[in-house]
Amino acid sequence: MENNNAQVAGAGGNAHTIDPRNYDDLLAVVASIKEQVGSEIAHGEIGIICGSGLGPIGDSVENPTILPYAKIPGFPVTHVVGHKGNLVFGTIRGKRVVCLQGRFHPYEHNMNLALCALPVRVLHLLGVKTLIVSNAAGGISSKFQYGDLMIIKDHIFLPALAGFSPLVGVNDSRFGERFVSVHDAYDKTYRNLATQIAQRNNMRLFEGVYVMSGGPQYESPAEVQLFKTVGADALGMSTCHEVTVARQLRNQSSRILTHHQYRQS
Ligand SMILES: O=P(O)(O)O[C@@H]1C[C@H](O)[C@@H](CO)O1
Ligand SMILES: Nc1nc2[nH]cnc2c(=O)[nH]1
Repeated sequence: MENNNAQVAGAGGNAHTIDPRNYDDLLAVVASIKEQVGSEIAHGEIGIICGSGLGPIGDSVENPTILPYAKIPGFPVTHVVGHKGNLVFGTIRGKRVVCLQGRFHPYEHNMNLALCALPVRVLHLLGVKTLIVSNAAGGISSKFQYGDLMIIKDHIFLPALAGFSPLVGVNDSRFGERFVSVHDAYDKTYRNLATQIAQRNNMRLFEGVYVMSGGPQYESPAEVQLFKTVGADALGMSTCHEVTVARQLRNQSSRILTHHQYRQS
């Protein structure tokens, strides 16, 4: 399997090696961010990961402070067109947000999923409690029309089912438990809120199941048929690794509730 460490040119061009599974290494990444933008600005309540074509969400942040990934020692770089590669700190409608303009896709980082999910752990250490993820995906539900929006209600995380989980390897328990439930990973309250807002604004919005493939090739017709048969609604190449890591972090503060929910289902 791939080396878990990230060798990245950091601020000032210094090569810097970090292990995305190591809590102390991520504390160092966070310390560098705070040093560069200031501790107060670096604090956020809501984290937003912008998918392909959704970078303009970051442009709508008010009073923005922008920190390019290239200036953060240990942060990976993004190569995907339309992913700018900036952390944007500021507010949206009075809420403190930290926006990632650019995410890391496993297919561009040798299937190193822990590295690709590193920003989620960084957001957690910056105080973020709510994570909004977005992506551009291929719709396969017969209900969908081109350009429709889908709220993810559950996922099929194909790489993880084949052993490529961001949680494989040494588990630093300061991030959470070894075994992580992903039941209820996509918050029902927020999903309902989004549906209500869409209805009020006459927008087409569906809930559905998202499949993450390893990519970068798109699916063959037979593969699309396979996923339709198992109940998938949309196909993409991202998101699930971030949600899984976020879920582990959330479990840190709700272990008993999570376990209880799991046993009930
Ligand atoms: O970051 P997202 O998931 O929006 O990127 C999309 C999905 C694939 O990674 C790539 C090809 O469609 O763009
Ligand atoms: N895996 C996958 N990702 C996509 N991103 C945009 N369209 C698609 C698609 O059809 N399949």
